[in-house]
Amino acid sequence: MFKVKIIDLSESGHGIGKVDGFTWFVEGAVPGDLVMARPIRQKKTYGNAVVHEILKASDSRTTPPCPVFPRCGGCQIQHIQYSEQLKLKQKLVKDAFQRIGGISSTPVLPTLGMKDPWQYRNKGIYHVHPGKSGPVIGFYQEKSHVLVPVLDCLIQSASHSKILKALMQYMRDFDVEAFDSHRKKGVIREIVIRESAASGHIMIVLVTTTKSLKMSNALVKLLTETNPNIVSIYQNINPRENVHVFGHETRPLFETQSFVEKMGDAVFEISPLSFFQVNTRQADVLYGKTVDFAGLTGNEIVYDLYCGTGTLAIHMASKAKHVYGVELYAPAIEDAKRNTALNGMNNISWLIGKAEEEIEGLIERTGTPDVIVLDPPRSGCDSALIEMLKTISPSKIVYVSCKPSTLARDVKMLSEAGYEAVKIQPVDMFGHSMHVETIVALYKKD
Ligand SMILES: C[S@@+](CC[C@H](N)C(=O)[O-])C[C@H]1O[C@@H](n2cnc3c(N)ncnc32)[C@H](O)[C@@H]1O
Repeated sequence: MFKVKIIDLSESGHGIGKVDGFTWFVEGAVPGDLVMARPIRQKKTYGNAVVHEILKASDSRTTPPCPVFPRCGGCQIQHIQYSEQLKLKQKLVKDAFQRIGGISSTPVLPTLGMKDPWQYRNKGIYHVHPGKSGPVIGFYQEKSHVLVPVLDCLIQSASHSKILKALMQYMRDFDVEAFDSHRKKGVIREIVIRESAASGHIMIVLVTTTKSLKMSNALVKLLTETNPNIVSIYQNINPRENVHVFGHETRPLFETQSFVEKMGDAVFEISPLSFFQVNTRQADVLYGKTVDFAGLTGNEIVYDLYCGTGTLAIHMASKAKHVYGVELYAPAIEDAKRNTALNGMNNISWLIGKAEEEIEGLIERTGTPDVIVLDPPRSGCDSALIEMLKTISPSKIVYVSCKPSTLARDVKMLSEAGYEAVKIQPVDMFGHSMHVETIVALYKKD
């Protein structure tokens, strides 16, 4: 056991302290705490420990309201006041830019936080396991398949709890078993609930191992009586042993109208397996800032590389001459096309393929674009794309990223090629977790 003053927070939400120059990552500790820590592992250059006793609590500590925090893997920093979480995320981005990007001259702006950091998610994915006295529903502990029972998650809509209880009742009443991955038996694996922030409409997807689902009419009746805002219920069949939630086959059990979400002036029809940003209000903030950093006036040719289902491209199209969206995953482009039509847009073109492979042909057709927007996965941009960007040399690049370290790495390469990071804006889309989105405006130096 040792005494340590916590001076920082790690990317995974653990407190960082130093003892005789040796770095300790202390689980459960908050910057500003003085704690007695119990070591659990020691490597050459750092050690891991857990809080044994808080000797003096940091001013930024708060009592986490969720009874399953931190056992459930969803939130890592509920024990830190929200205003302080935003400052810590700003610091995380600043540190990555200094350490990895070698950039300290551009200030990192204060994180744009949520008005209310509770019940902000529009989608919940709950796992269903068999228990001693019936099904158990909840979330997995971090990096494990250990289920923590949760029916009242505080970052999900309050409507979920009754829906989950109704599902448990159906499973008990009709003896429908939860899938047991050890015995490879049982039917129900997951339940996915989406709720539109705009209309309050709810879509449910039940993931099952088999096509047959006992008494599905009774399930529909029970669920729709429980919540009249439910507009659709689907069954997705996933018989495989893999990490993906969804299988290839989806069929409607109940469908009254399309599930539609609104963001700014745009509407988006979301199909059962579609990707859509899980925090609608903050996505609007994120996209609004991206458009702002792109400095659109209505005359620009814009590329949206890694465009997903095209929500950002659709946002930008009303303020640009033409937007070209490039995305690897073909079904996402199907959604993008449907939503382009739904919003009456005729100045967006969609391309299926790898950004690093499609960009050359695209330039031949359009000439050099005015703005290139990048929103890659956590791994960042492919190095081939960065090399292409150096040659194409558009006057503005706006980079949206969910991982500060890969963002800083890529921005460093672009800075070396004559770009200046003029604005760095963190946005909080996932309160109480360590995730942070960042938008960087990179302008070509004269
Ligand atoms: C962070 S998401 C972008 C989401 C989108 N901008 C939005 O806000 O909804 C990254 C997207 O990049 C796609 N992707 C991954 N590698 C790609 C590549 N090499 N070229 C094009 N798209 C890629 C993924 O399928 C995913 O849809």
